[in-house]
Amino acid sequence: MSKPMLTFVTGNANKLKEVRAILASAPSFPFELVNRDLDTIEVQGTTQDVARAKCSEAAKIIQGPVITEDTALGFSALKDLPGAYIKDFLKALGHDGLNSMLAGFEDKSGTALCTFAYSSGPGAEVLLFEGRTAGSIVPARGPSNFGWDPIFEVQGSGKTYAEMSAEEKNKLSHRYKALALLQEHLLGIGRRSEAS
Ligand SMILES: O=c1[nH]c(=O)c2ncn([C@@H]3O[C@H](COP(=O)(O)OP(=O)(O)OP(=O)(O)O)[C@@H](O)[C@H]3O)c2[nH]1
Ligand SMILES: [Mg+2]
Repeated sequence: MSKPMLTFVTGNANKLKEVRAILASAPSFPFELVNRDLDTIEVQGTTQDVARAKCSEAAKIIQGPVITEDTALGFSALKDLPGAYIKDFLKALGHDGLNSMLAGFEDKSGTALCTFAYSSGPGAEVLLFEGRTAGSIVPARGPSNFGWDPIFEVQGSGKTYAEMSAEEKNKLSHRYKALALLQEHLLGIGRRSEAS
């Protein structure tokens, strides 16, 4: 029997690549993942508010089951800001500017937070799955292929995300941890629909 379709609504090619790579080495995923790049509204608010609003809008547009993903980078010295607004901060300030924001603080620690949101269809409750990885903000090291990867040194590893291979990052990243929780939930749905 063919697997039901699940649409991952994202315009970020790097996110999609990592999600596909993580799923490829996971226990059999009960959905066929397809991608749509939709320009959804990103509201202001907590990371959870942002994730819920984006996913419920995506489900309305797709008219079916969807997942969306939001990534935040919080600086401890700034009470977890820029958080959900990291995309605009990165675009405006670049890696050096993000480092400069912490120049007046001894504490350079931060947290990468990934929030996957799942909706089974328009109007359905949105479920959230969060993954966090602790680290610190450092002057850029490693290739600049993906966002703020070069300035986020993972706690205890001595490496920035950018200095890690894809396999290394995908075993400990914020995205990996959130996706593991989402997968557990979706595998449960898959088992229940097989049993009925
Ligand atoms: O170095 C990084 N390592 C990562 O693992 C990572 N994940 C996301 N990002 C960046 O953080 C912002 C999130 O914004 P964001 O969640 O709204 O994403 P987006 O707008 O690019 O895509 P989407 O909303 O269509 O899914 C964007 O600038 C992303 O490029 C990352 N940077
Ligand atoms: Mg976005």
